[in-house]
Amino acid sequence: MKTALRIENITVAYGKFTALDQVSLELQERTTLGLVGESGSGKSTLARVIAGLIAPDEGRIMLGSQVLGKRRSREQHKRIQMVFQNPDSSLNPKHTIRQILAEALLFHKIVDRAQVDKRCRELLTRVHIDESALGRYPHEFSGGQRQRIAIARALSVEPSILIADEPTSALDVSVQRSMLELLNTLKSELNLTMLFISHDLGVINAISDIVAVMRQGKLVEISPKEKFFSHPETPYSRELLSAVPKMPISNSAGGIYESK
Ligand SMILES: Nc1ncnc2c1ncn2[C@@H]1O[C@H](COP(=O)(O)OP(=O)(O)OP(=O)(O)O)[C@@H](O)[C@H]1O
Repeated sequence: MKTALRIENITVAYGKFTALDQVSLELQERTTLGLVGESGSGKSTLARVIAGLIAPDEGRIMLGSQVLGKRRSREQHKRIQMVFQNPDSSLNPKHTIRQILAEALLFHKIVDRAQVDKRCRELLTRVHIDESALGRYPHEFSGGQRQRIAIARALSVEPSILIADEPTSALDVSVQRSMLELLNTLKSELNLTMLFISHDLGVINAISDIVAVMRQGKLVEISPKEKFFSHPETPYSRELLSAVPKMPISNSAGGIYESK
């Protein structure tokens, strides 16, 4: 397996507070890494550093064989896209869905102007939104539909890495489930590498291949999902797991077994 992204000794401080403390991590191509940890442990900060929204104080990030500098090229920005808990943060309320998708497609020169409409329709189909949505505005859709549109926008520029920061937390359980199914399908169809952040271990179980645990700005465990749920390495991971009811763990073959 090839390494899609490597982060080395990343440190981020907000004033005197160290939010990330020498964090190192590798994302392998076409795998989903689930990032868990209590509120304030630094998960979103890590996601934002990887997406290039915050510059680290120390450490470096490698995308394949390229080191990502403080100022990323358009191409480097394009390759790492992010979806947020609140889809509205990436959907301009004054723009139609067509405008939202077209802007990204044209800015990153993904298609010619003549092909924009066709590509917009394809993107909506991918996320199971009817193409009649193109002429409508974000507020005309439900939260789950808006999140699908935000995912379409992120995917429009053909990233190799998708970072999802609590993308299902604001959704009803049934909508949450279909969103996870969609992300899993997109991951295999588009060969995506994903970093998926959630405080919900059921969600992490449904989506991840690897689980990484953060605590107080440090990574304290990185394990294959089955190992994390059956034989967690650290007392802190055991504590996180003991806080949730026993859950069936889906394995890569589609079978399930119980967490200990
Ligand atoms: N812009 C900021 N200025 C100052 N402190 C910040 C800023 N952003 C985050 N923090 C602090 O850094 C720490 C890590 O925050 P972060 O949002 O990365 O954690 P998290 O694990 O994603 O938490 P949550 O699950 O609640 O979203 C927290 O203590 C937070 O209060």
